[in-house]
Amino acid sequence: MLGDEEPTLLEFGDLEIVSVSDVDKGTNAKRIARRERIEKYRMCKRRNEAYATMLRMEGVAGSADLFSQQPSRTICVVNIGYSAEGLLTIQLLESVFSRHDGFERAVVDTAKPYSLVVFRSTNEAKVAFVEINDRPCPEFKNKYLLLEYVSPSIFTRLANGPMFGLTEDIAEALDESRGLYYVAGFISEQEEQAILAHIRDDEERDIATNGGSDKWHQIQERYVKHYGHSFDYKTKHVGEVAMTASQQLPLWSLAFIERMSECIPAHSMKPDMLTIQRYPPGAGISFHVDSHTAFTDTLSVLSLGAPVQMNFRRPGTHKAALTSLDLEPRSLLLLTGEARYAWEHAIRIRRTDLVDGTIRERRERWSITIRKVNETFECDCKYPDLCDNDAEAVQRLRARLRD
Ligand SMILES: O=C(O)CCC(=O)C(=O)O
Ligand SMILES: [Fe+2]
Repeated sequence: MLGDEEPTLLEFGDLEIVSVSDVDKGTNAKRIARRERIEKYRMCKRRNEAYATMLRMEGVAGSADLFSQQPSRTICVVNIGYSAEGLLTIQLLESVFSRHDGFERAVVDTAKPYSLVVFRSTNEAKVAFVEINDRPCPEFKNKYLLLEYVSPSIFTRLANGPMFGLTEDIAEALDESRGLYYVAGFISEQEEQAILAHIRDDEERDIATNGGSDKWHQIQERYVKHYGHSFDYKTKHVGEVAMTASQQLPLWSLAFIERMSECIPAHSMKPDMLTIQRYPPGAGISFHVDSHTAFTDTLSVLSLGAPVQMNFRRPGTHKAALTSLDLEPRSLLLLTGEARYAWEHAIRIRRTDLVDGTIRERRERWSITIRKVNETFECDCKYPDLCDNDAEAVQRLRARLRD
């Protein structure tokens, strides 16, 4: 049989003699090579995503519409934007690029995932470009910075977007006439401390009874606990768990809920859901509208701990019509009508906020959101852009409600 044939000497000579440790090395080498391949694949994916995001945001079809093959003194950092380190981004970019002669300035847009850097001359820009492009950058946690040259005219266009220059221009005011109410100092410092102590006690008790994981959920980087009703983060709707005695609103919340309903009588409500969220520094909540069909008109947010900036935008207008509101500790925010139904709100995931021209580092913050569940799961608002009344998932929930 063929397999039984003695190998010829020549064939023996071709075989590698391997020891056991070489075998180990072999498998290790394979493992390392595999890891490297996966890492390369991930990098490639991230790179493509960074380019795709920028092209989409600028509304152009291909990179040739934005980037120039010809070196120029203006450079775009495709994958570094404001959100990662907040306003520190500008200082970090400065420290990366200012090592090179001719660096003039870095420009960061609060609403964009890329930034711009300007050099005195094209030759000086070229030196920095070659040194920095596509290499791990310690200032940005060893992320590979992706650089592209942009022509002066494209630079002017990008740098004159409504959000460049680090001013959060209030393109459209969101105020009481549009249903946003903001009450500074809604509770006193003592009340704030008492509520925080209650929250900590609740958390400790939850952890002591069953590790707390059924009550406290980590969503992005923040920690969330619901009272009254559960919330389904897949459907972005109230969960199916019915209100039970143990799920009633906490006793410590009743006094300020009462005060809340007296505060702006036109928007008083009898809430049946309370959500505590703990935001470690840098954590946030993505742009969203609280489901129209899940909750009634008025949403209230009590802020505790450190201040944070909340951003608002309307669908389709987020480049220009972004407005922000500083949520101070102990303040109450009420979103009703247009502000509740037609605008999205978010707390950007970043480590700093720009407030009155100064950089403020984020610290730990808590919020208590108070809502009333909409018993019919129906919404007949006049703001269809963000309305989920006709969403399939909501129709299914409504059908289940009727059964
Ligand atoms: O934590 C906040 O301040 C806002 C929370 C929020 O928007 C939400 O839970 O829907
Ligand atoms: Fe919300």
